[in-house]
Order: sequence, then C-alpha cells, then structure tokens
Amino acid sequence: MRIGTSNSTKLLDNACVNEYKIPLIVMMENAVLAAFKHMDIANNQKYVIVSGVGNNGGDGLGIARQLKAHGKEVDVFIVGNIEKMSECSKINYNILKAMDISTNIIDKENLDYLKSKIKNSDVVVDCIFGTGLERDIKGIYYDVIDIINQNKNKTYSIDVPSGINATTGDILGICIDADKTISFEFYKRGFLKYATKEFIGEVIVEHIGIPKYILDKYDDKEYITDIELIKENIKIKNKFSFKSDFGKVAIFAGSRGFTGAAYIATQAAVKSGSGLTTLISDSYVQNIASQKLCEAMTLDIDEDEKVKKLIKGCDAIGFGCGMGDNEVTYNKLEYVLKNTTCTIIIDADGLNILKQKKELLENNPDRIIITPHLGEMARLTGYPIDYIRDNKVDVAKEFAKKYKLIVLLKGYETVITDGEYTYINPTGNAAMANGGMGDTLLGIITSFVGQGMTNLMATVCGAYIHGYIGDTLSKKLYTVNATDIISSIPKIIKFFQK
Ligand SMILES: NC(=O)C1=CN([C@@H]2O[C@H](COP(=O)(O)OP(=O)(O)OC[C@H]3O[C@@H](n4cnc5c(N)ncnc54)[C@H](OP(=O)(O)O)[C@@H]3O)[C@@H](O)[C@H]2O)[C@@H](O)CC1
Ligand SMILES: Nc1ncnc2c1ncn2[C@@H]1O[C@H](COP(=O)(O)OP(=O)(O)O)[C@@H](O)[C@H]1O
Ligand SMILES: [K+]
Repeated sequence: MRIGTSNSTKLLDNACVNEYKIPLIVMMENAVLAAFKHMDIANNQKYVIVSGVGNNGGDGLGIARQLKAHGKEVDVFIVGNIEKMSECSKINYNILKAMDISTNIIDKENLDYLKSKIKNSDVVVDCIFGTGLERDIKGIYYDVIDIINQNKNKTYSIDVPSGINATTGDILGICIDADKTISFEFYKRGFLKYATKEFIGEVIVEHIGIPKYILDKYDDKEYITDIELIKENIKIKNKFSFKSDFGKVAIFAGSRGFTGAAYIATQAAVKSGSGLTTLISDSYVQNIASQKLCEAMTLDIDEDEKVKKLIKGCDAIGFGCGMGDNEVTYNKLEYVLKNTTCTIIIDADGLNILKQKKELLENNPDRIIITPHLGEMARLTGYPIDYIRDNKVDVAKEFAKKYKLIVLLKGYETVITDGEYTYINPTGNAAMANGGMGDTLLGIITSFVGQGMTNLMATVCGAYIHGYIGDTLSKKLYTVNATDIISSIPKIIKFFQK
C-alpha cells in the first residue's frame, strides 16, 4: 500500500486533470462511491454529513446523495463560506438542491440544532477538511469539530479526520476523533505518527480509478508492506535444491550472562531455512549453546584462522546480540568487515559500540543492515528518543542515505529503508515486547540474506514474518516469547511460499 502526503495528492490530482484529462468530478464521484461502500448501511439509518467548502466537502455532498438514494435519513450541514465553494463541490451541492435534499449552512445561531441532529444520529460523516488543511482551526470550525466529538455516536472521516495535517500528523488545534477513516489512494503519512493513532480509528485506503502507471509516476517510494510482497520474495525449495542453495551464515553473538541471545539468533536462522548456520562466540557460550543447538555448528571466536576461513565463505553474517558493549566487540566487528565482502546485519551491542566510531559504517557502503530500537538509534544519531519517535521515517531515511546502508528502526510500525525506498511494517504487537525478540529478528534477516534475497527485501520480509508470527500467537498467548516465535517460523514461511 502506498503512503502519500498532501503534496503527493495535489501532484496526482493535477496530473490526472491536466495531463490525463480525467475531470476532477469523475475522481470525486469515484471517491464518493468508494467511501459509500464503507458507510455500513446495513446497520445504520440516520446520518449527519458535515461538509466544508473544499473538495473534501464535495465528497461529503456526494455521499449524502448516495445515502438518500439508498433510503437513509440524511441531514447535511455545511461549514464555511459558500461563495468560496470549490467547483466540484458546487456541482454536488446543486444536485442536492435540485433533488430537494435540504442543506443547512452552519452559523453560530444553529449550532444547537446541529448538536441535536448529531445526538440523534447513528453516524456523522466528517468531510470538513481533507488534504487541503494547512493552518490552525479556529472559530466556528473549532466549535463544529468539538460538537461532533462530544455528541457523536460514531464518526466516519473521509480521507483524513478533519484537523489532522495529512503530511505531518500534527493536530492543528483540534481534530475529529474518528471511528473509521476512509482514505483515498494513499495511506496518509501523517497517520504514522504515534500521537495521531488514537484519532484515526480503523483506516481503509480505497482506490478512486487512477491507473497504476500514473500512481507509479507520482509515487513517494514509501509503502506499507503487504502480504503479496512477502509471497513474491519467499524462495521456493525445488526438488533439485541442495543445502548450499540456501546460504551459509554465521552469527556472532553471546557472552557470559547472554547465552540466550546467542542461542535465539542462531536457532532463528536455522528455522528460517539457512542451509548451514554457525554460531561464533566465546568458548563459555559455545559450550553451553552447543548443548541446545542440534542443527547449527559452533566455533570459538578466538580460533582466529578457523573464524577467518569460515566467514570468508559466508553469504551473510549476523553480528552483535549479547556480545557486550566493549572494545573487544568493536575489534571483532572491524575484523569481520575487513575479512568479508558479504552483508553484515548488526544489532544490539554491535550498534552500541558504533556510537563514537561510525567510520566502520562509512567505509562499508551497501553491505550493512542495522536493526536499532529507538534507544539504539538515539545513541547512533544523537537525536532525543522523542524526536526519533515523532520523525521515525525521516530519521531512518537520513541515516540510511548518509551511510549507504539499510536501517530497520524497530517498534510499533517498524520502519525499513535504504534511504530511497521505505517500507512500514504493519505486523507485530506489544505481546512481543520482551527480551530476545530482537535476536530472533536478526536471525531471520541473516538467514533471508543468506538465501539470496536482496538486503532490502530480506529486511522487509524478515520484519513482516517476525511480526506476523507474533500476531498469530498473541491471539492465544498473553505474552509471546522468542522461543515461541522460533518454533513457528517454518510453518509460517511455508504459508507465505507461493
Ligand atoms: N486525488 C484525490 O485524492 C482526490 C481527492 N478528493 C478530495 O479532495 C480533498 C482535498 O480537497 P481540497 O484540496 O479542496 O482541500 P480540503 O481538504 O477540502 O480543504 C480546503 C478547504 O478548506 C479550507 N481551509 C483549509 N484550512 C482551513 C482552516 N484551518 N480553517 C478554515 N478553512 C480552512 C480552504 O479554505 P481557504 O484556504 O481557501 O481559505 C478550502 O476551502 C481530499 O482530501 C479528498 O477528500 C476527491 O474529491 C477527488 C480526488
Ligand atoms: N508494541 C510493539 N508492536 C510491534 N512490534 C513490537 C512491539 N514491541 C516490540 N516489538 C518488536 O519486537 C522486537 C523487539 O526487539 P528489541 O527491542 O531489539 O528487543 P530485544 O533486544 O530485547 O530482543 C522488534 O522487532 C520490535 O519491532
Ligand atoms: K475529513
């Protein structure tokens, strides 16, 4: 699913109208019919439409007509200067008048009437502002939004809950508290902001008849990952496959007190389908982990020659889980990067050691994937956590571009980007917020890179599948742990295999 801003919508509108000769009223009617499908007419009878005088308002007037045509009771209210009504809204307004569907122009005097109609309705359809909102909401607009929020039974917002800036997610003074948002063509970038989530309700993105090749042209290269993309990327094991076809990977992980991290990351790679997996750790961890790792091999990190030989032949290397934030870990990372050419996936202490010394990243373009959580990203970038949380796409993109690597910024709606293409991961949940989850993810991504996926797709697919398993398990489990995820990996990957 594509992500877009107010600007993308404007550019697309202009291209459709001027270049491709699709009249705006045609797109508006498509938008009306698309939104109408989600008006839940089987369960509601009384609707209040509140329209502004821009095109978002025009959508509302069209929806009012459709609702009437389906036998619903509809009260239409318009807020704003009717003289300034947009051309297409005017067309829909005139149709309503010609059909004798009465409309009320809102002023200070009839706010009580609006309130009583809202109280008495099943659904308020919010069409005050869409992507055209740019400045703070004041005066009568403020009062109307407040009245809707205080008195509604349910509110369905068209394109954007009025009051939310579609690009930034900022609330411009006040906003509609929507139960459902029916948005057109793009999942609005502003919806990604955590603070906005509680106002957008369920979000549905509908197409309004714009051909794919036109959308591709005006694409911001930002997407919500969908299941089809995963299915396209999961490798089919054909009958002639050999273990070398599924990659040779190594995991550098663990230290005293962090044996679990080593086991989890390694076992996750094994279960994700790697042909050959080796855990490289200190001898203490090796002794313990090897008791549990039946399929993976283990190697002592201090056996220099053996390590060098092994990593030179690897297709991907995972690095950092539970290794310790110290000079030894830094030296090992430097060593691994120097002695290999394959992709290195860096997490946890592998990231912590980089905070003062980012030259390792600078000198290794296009072969590193980093998987920080917000805290680790704060240490890497120097930005405060709150700033990163509110600007996660931009922060991740900036870092990826600067160091020519892939950033997977973890958390609710994990961001994955190579600086040019960005994917937001829709899977995963709070039941997964416990130790070891990141190690599991590292193992899955390392395995996928080793199996031949591009670095970007391995990261996108890894995050999606990791979260998908968590979502599936959390339906029955109060907490989902790393070992739960690991045992479900083969079954779920099989489900995605085309
Ligand atoms: N391709 C698509 O996706 C299609 C999209 N479509 C729909 O069009 C919508 C975008 O329409 P839009 O551009 O007319 O902007 P919209 O959101 O109605 O707002 C503009 C109005 O609000 C006013 N106004 C703004 N801020 C204000 C404030 N703070 N306080 C008070 N007033 C304020 C502004 O007034 P002005 O700034 O001119 O004074 C103007 O009157 C989009 O969201 C979707 O629903 C479809 O119909 C067709 C295809
Ligand atoms: N609330 C949440 N919603 C979605 N995913 C989550 C949530 N909490 C945690 N996760 C996922 O769980 C993993 C936790 O990783 P991380 O923070 O590195 O944990 P650890 O280092 O303890 O293993 C990440 O992939 C993250 O996206
Ligand atoms: K709206």
